[in-house]
Amino acid sequence: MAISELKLPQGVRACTHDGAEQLAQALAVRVADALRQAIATRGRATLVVSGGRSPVPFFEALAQQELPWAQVLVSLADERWVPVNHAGSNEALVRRHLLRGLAAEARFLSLYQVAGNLVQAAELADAAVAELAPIDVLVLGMGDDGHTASLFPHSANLHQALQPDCARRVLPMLAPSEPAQRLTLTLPVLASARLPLLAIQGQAKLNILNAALLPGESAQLPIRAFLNSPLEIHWCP
Ligand SMILES: O=C(O)[C@H](O)[C@@H](O)[C@H](O)[C@H](O)COP(=O)(O)O
Repeated sequence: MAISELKLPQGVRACTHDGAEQLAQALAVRVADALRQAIATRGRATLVVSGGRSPVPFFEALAQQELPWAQVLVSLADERWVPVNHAGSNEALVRRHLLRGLAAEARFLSLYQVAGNLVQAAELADAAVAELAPIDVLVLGMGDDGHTASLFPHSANLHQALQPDCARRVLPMLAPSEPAQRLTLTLPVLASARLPLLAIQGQAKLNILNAALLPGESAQLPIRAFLNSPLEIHWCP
């Protein structure tokens, strides 16, 4: 299946790239242009990225883009509740691969909070990200189970997190894989993005996206919540 075969709702646009490196480069150029435009218009820009494994080449390509990085605030769509020196930390990934070179001047807003438990950490993170929305550029990823950010199918707080009027900016979430304790931005914050992007690779993720577009099958696929509004999907085989 090719992404052009999907029945995408109005407002959802798909871009196909030859491979992971081409996707990373094109996405970096797209994001950098949008950040420059935001800075030209409002004097500052907010970029929210995802963690996981696939964004590394994109982070490294973006770090080389020339723009007034000191005017950029960078944060995460979700975080694993582990300290920054833990191998699973998304913040560590961003610091290592994005906040370097030209991009080292950007300001980073942590989701991770030291607290007695995950629920308290989410409350602290909720207050910490008060200045985040509206987001200028959001780069989401998607797992093979249809999760995006740390919005996992069947997780206890999913319904609340996906309410368009959810009063919380950050909620605690339990993932089916380690590190299981997560902090995620909720739908209203993510949906505030002026430029929402979804970067995915491979046939399996395309199949999930296809399932998320089919009525009935889609109910338990959190990515579905992002397919009703403007979205630009970047995909490579
Ligand atoms: O912390 C995380 O794991 C993420 O933010 C998560 O939502 C990620 O985007 C997907 O799991 C896809 O990850 P990959 O793109 O590496 O497959």
